[in-house]
This record gives sequence, C-alpha cells and structure tokens, in this order.
Amino acid sequence: MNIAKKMQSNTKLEMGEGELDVVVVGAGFAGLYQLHKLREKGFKVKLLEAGSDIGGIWYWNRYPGARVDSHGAIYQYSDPALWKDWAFKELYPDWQELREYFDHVDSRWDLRKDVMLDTRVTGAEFDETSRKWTIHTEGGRDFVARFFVLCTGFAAKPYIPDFKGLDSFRGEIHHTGLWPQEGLDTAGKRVAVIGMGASGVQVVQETAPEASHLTHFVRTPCLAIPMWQRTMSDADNEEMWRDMPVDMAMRFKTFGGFNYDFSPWGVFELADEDREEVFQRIWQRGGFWWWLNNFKDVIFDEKSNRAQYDFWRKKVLARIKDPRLAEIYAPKEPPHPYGVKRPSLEQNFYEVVQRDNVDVVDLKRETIECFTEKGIKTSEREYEFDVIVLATGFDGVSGGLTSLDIKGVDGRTIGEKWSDGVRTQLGMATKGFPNLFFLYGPQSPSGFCNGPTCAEAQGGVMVKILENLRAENVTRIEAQSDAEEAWRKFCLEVADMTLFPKADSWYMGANIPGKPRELLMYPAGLPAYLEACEKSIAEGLSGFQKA
Ligand SMILES: Cc1cc2nc3c(=O)[nH]c(=O)nc-3n(C[C@H](O)[C@H](O)[C@H](O)COP(=O)(O)OP(=O)(O)OC[C@H]3O[C@@H](n4cnc5c(N)ncnc54)[C@H](O)[C@@H]3O)c2cc1C
Repeated sequence: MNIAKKMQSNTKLEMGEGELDVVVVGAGFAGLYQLHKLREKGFKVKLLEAGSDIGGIWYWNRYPGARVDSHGAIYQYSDPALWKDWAFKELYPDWQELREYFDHVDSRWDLRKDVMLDTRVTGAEFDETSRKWTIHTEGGRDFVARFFVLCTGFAAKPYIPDFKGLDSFRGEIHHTGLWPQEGLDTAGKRVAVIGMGASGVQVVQETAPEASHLTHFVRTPCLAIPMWQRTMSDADNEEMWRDMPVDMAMRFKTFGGFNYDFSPWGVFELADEDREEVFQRIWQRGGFWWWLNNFKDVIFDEKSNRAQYDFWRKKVLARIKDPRLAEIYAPKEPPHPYGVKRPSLEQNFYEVVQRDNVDVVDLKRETIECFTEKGIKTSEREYEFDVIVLATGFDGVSGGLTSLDIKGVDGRTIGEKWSDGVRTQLGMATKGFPNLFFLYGPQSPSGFCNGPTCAEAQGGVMVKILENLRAENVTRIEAQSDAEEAWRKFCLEVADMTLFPKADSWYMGANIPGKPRELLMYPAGLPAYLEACEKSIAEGLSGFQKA
C-alpha cells in the first residue's frame, strides 16, 4: 500500500468509526432499513453510499418524467411513525416527491449521521484470521467490519450498448440512470430517445411536448399499461391512512409484495363475456393491477397469456391512428408473452408519439450504424440531434455485485464465480464469501417484488440472521455448495414452468451481451421465499456453515 493510501485509510480511526459490526452499502430502501434496524438492535453500523444523497435509485434516476410505477401508498415503509403524517401529492409520485419522502424518513429515523455519502465501494477482502472484511472505497479510505451487507440495488450498473462512435457526438448525451443532478433543459431542442423500458416511456412522454423535435428509437415495444395518474386529494390520503395497517400486513402474503395478488381463476374458466368483464375491470384500475392482479394462469399458459395480450392490444389500438405506429407499438403478433418483460405505466404515451414533432424509428427495420458528431447514422439516413437520451437499461440485478472487486477466500470475485450462472443460498449469500450478504439481488424476489416490501421482508430476515449469529457468538458464516446448487435448481425449474424464459429481458439477463441467460429472480413469490428463509433460520441457519 502506498503512503498516501495508508494515510487516507488511517483517517477512519480519526473519524471515530472504530470497530464496526456491519458495513452496509447503498442508501436506498434496503440499505436504509438495514441501518435503522441494525442500529436499533445495538449493532455498530455505517452505511457507504456512492451518491451525494440518500434515496437510492431516486437519487440517480432524475430524468424528465422519472416516477415510480408502484402506487405511492404501497411504495413506502410500514413504520407508522413515518406514514401517519406523510401525505402523497400524486398517486404515483415522481423522483422529487420520493426524495422528499427520504428526507422525511431521515427526519424520523435520524439516518444521515451514519451514512457516508460520495463513498463508492470498489472492492474488499476477507481476512480469515480476524474474520473481518476490509472494504475499499474510491479515494482510498478503507473500512473494516465483521459483516458486509450489500444493498446496491438492481440498477447499480447502467448499460450502454457498444455503439460505434459514441464519443464523437458533440451534443449532450446521457443515460437515464446517470442523469445530471442539475437537470437538463430540453425545451426547443432536437432530442433522441433510444429504448423503450420504463425510463424510455417516461422520458418520451415528458420531453416531446417541450422539445422542438423528438425521435424515438424502438427495438422491442414495451407493452405499457395506463397509470391513470391523479393528484391525491385530502380524502385520498385519509383513505390511504385508514387502509394502511391492512395493506401493509397483506404485502408479505402476495406474490409481488403488493396489497393484491393474482385472481383465483384461469382465463378460460370463465365464459367469454365474464372474462371480458373481468379484463375490463382490472384495466380500469390500471397500473400493476393489470399485471399482477390478473388471471392466475397468464404467466404460465400461452393461450391465456395471448388473451391478455389481445385485450391489451385492442385498448392500445383504439388510441393509435397511424397503422405504422400501431404495428411498432402494438404489433399483431406479440413480441413476447405479455408481462414477462416488465410492463411500464404510461399516462399519454400513445398520444405523445403521434404528435407532429415526434418521429419513431423501428430498429427492427432500420439499424443504428454509428454515432456521428451531429447525431446518429442509421442504415437509412443520418439524424441530427442536440440531446441524445440513452434509455438503454441496466446490467440488472447482478451487475452491481459482479462488477465489484470483492475477493472471496479463493481469490475469485463474485463476477468470476457467477460467470457461468448465479449461485446463492436464499438469494442472499454465496459460497466463498463468508460474512457477506446481499439484498434485492439475484435469486431473491427483487425485480418481481415491490421495492420497499422487499427491503422490509428480506431485510427482516437479514436482521434476524445477524442477531442469531451474535447470540450464538458465531463470527464466521458461509453459504454451502449443496444448498446453493439446490436453490439454483429450484429457481430454474420453477422459471421453466413459466413463460419468463421466452423473452429476451433483463429479468433473464438477456439484455447484456455475454451474460448467462437465466431467470435472475426467485420465481415462486414472496410468501414462498419468506417461508424458505424462516425454515433455514428455524433450523439454525441450514444451508450455511457456521464457525
Ligand atoms: C427507473 C426505475 C424505476 C423503478 N420503478 C420501480 C417501481 O415502480 N416499483 C418498484 O417496486 N421498484 C421500482 N424500481 C426498483 C427499485 O430499485 C426498488 O424499488 C428500490 O429502489 C430498491 O431499493 P434498494 O435499496 O434495494 O436499491 P437502490 O434504490 O437501487 O439503492 C442502491 C444504492 O446503492 C448504491 N450503490 C450501488 N453500488 C455502490 C457502490 N459500489 N458503492 C456505494 N454505493 C453503491 C447506489 O448509489 C444506490 O444509492 C425501479 C428502478 C428503476 C431504476
């Protein structure tokens, strides 16, 4: 270690951290919950965060139109000390309101004093003698702790395709997940948006009305659902507060951690007109209800899934006049089964893309050849832009973990270990990395689960594990190979019973060249997941080796 680095790392003692029980990484819903709960239980904890403020993805994703697709009432912590006097302004809050929410959480939980902002973790090593992790950060400061809990989220690694000539563009170019904190004025500008996941839909919708011109580059359409956004009246918030205890209790009992679940019927168990009526009723609720409160077999059965797609398409076609746009955004043949790629919510997206100042490029017919000084050259022509928005997604779920230089006991990183597929025990730990846990990561409900619900459900399991280890005076815990092979087998077998493997989605790791193609989420729903975790805890942490 060079002298400068040594001096920097010594500053940890002057800063008064001393011996830490736990270092948590990431100041989103999951990490902040860990900090709060572990401190409450008497652990000495510090939280390291790469961003300049708390809020997790809502710190980074502040592009125009960024908002959550879970309704606000369910997208918050369950602590009454927080929700009892928190009123939402909109049914689906935007990034600004969510940042205000995190300030509110901090005002009640007093979090910031133990959060080190602007502190990006780069790597770590485990010392077998002390049974502790030394954690390295950008800038050279090191932290030492017995346990290392990574709450780095599913979107820690933005993905930018390897476009030829990307650096030659002379205008503004930004990935949605790395949007300039000071904002970006797109009024009167020529804007390109590449991509159509949740971020692509939101940026197009928000930016087109003020840009002089917007070009949307679409490869696979997102099969978007109406948000039916509205402001929250006093009566709406009163109703939310009244229902909160029941709704919060229900979250852990549903597949996706919401206050609703799939219906008990299969699509073809109902007569045609009844089925249509049910579809219509769910459609009217909008939002994720259309996805996760639909017939129970839409995710498993192709024919049922097609019925859901056809209903969706009929609704969307009624809003698109131009047949070319209709075939791009709502094609006759579904691009993949409905709902096996995350459907985003929209407000007036299908109207916005028909504006006179919007062009849509179908990347299945016209491919991007390269970026130029002035814009983008496709197989057809060169387009000129002032601003290019890369709504190209993330190396989701596992990318934040696999990109870190965290060395396991055999010298391999997590990325090297998972190069031919993810292996975990309970989606929380992986063999070779003792005393290291990760939340909202692969083979856990993560991407299938409402964020704050998962932060509390899986976060509660994490806290129990650490409390049990402390009670037993265990200083080393490591996932076992046979347990993680069994967990992997279960996840992949259940995945194969669903339609998820049929889409090239980030759920399947298929948006990243070279990434193993496998379902990255635990696919049997939150209640089954929690049952498996509780079983392991009841058995004295089966699937782990303790010492
Ligand atoms: C655009 C977008 C829309 C979303 N919409 C929804 C939605 O509608 N509903 C829903 O339930 N979920 C949604 N999500 C998922 C969202 O990730 C979760 O809701 C929730 O934010 C997860 O919280 P978390 O604490 O696990 O992770 P995050 O909120 O992602 O927080 C992780 C934190 O870790 C930090 N970090 C990462 N790596 C490092 C490092 N090496 N060193 C230091 N710090 C690091 C990051 O800076 C970040 O602050 C959305 C995600 C995105 C990106």
